[in-house]
Amino acid sequence: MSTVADTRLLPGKTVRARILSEVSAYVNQVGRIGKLVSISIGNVPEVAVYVRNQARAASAVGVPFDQQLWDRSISQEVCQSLIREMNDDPDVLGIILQRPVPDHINVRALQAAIHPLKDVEGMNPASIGNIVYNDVAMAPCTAAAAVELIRETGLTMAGLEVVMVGHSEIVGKPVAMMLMAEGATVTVCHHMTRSVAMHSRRADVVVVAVGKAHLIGPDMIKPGAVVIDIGINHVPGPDGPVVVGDVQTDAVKEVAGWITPVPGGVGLVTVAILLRNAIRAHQQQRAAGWIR
Ligand SMILES: NC(=O)C1=CN([C@@H]2O[C@H](COP(=O)(O)OP(=O)(O)OC[C@H]3O[C@@H](n4cnc5c(N)ncnc54)[C@H](OP(=O)(O)O)[C@@H]3O)[C@@H](O)[C@H]2O)C=CC1
Ligand SMILES: Nc1nc(=O)c2c([nH]1)NC[C@@H]1CN(c3ccc(C(=O)N[C@@H](CCC(=O)O)C(=O)O)cc3)C=[N+]21
Repeated sequence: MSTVADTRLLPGKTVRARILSEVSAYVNQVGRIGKLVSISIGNVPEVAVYVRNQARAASAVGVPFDQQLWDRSISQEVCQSLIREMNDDPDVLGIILQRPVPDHINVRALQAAIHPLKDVEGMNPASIGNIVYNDVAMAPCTAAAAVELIRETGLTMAGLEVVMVGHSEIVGKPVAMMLMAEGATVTVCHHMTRSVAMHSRRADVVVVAVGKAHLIGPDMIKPGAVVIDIGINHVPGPDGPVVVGDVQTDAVKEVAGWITPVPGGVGLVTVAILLRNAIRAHQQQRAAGWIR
């Protein structure tokens, strides 16, 4: 592996550090700030990694973090009433509902129960709807992280040809909307797209959020393009399972101009964006007269 190729890695660490230092300065300036509540329903190992990193980052910037793990047999009604109590609790700054939730829970109804001013992930239908109006202040964290990493390349967003592979409500769709708001030309591919390669080969930027290891190879990328790999997949490695993205990173790195590594890329920035959203929630609550 040459050092020249490594400079093509877009470092999540740098972007994360920049965002967290802004958050930290804000928290220091306001002094006292409410807590960020993370709700996990049932134990999911992938979520546990995310929550651990959230707790670490929150502690580093001085945001109190309350990690709640609800029993997987909890009822929809109880979840909703617990969320309503948090909406009314002045000590709660924001609420994030970790996905996935057990099958008997209606995730959309729970997301709708989170008050928009405490919805730090922007997944309440009212918040996510604002993205259509180009109001992206409280966007889903992973989508915002992908946009932030594209910005890090210094490329001009206006007119950029972007291919988004995957169209989930939490990643693919918001990424597409946010990039359209920046003036990019966005093509969205999904499992029924006849040839993802036909689209991705013409793109200046390819963003991938599918959840299939090795899906994107070097033959699918235009030389010099930006590749943002959001996927998280556990695959067998020589010393046990390892985490890889959806992109064949080593091979694609030889073709791409920039690529985000997994781990060390989008995930790190996602956590920082959550905290940035938390301080935005604080600003909005202040503007609404909820807090002084
Ligand atoms: N780093 C981070 O912060 C985060 C990472 N992730 C990771 O990102 C990945 C995607 O997550 P998420 O969006 O929630 O997943 P979903 O499973 O909700 O969505 C996957 C998307 O990929 C599409 N898809 C499936 N197969 C193909 C294919 N062969 N070609 C093109 N598109 C395809 C699906 O299309 P269709 O619906 O039409 O089947 C769907 O839109 C996962 O690996 C997840 O772990 C997720 C959230 C945060
Ligand atoms: N409502 C909801 N929103 C999410 O955004 C959401 C979710 N639920 N459920 C789980 C997935 C997964 N996810 C991750 C975010 C960051 C890292 C992360 O910090 N990754 C680091 C460290 C990895 C490690 O420590 O092993 C990295 O990629 O370098 C991982 C995973 C967000 N998700």
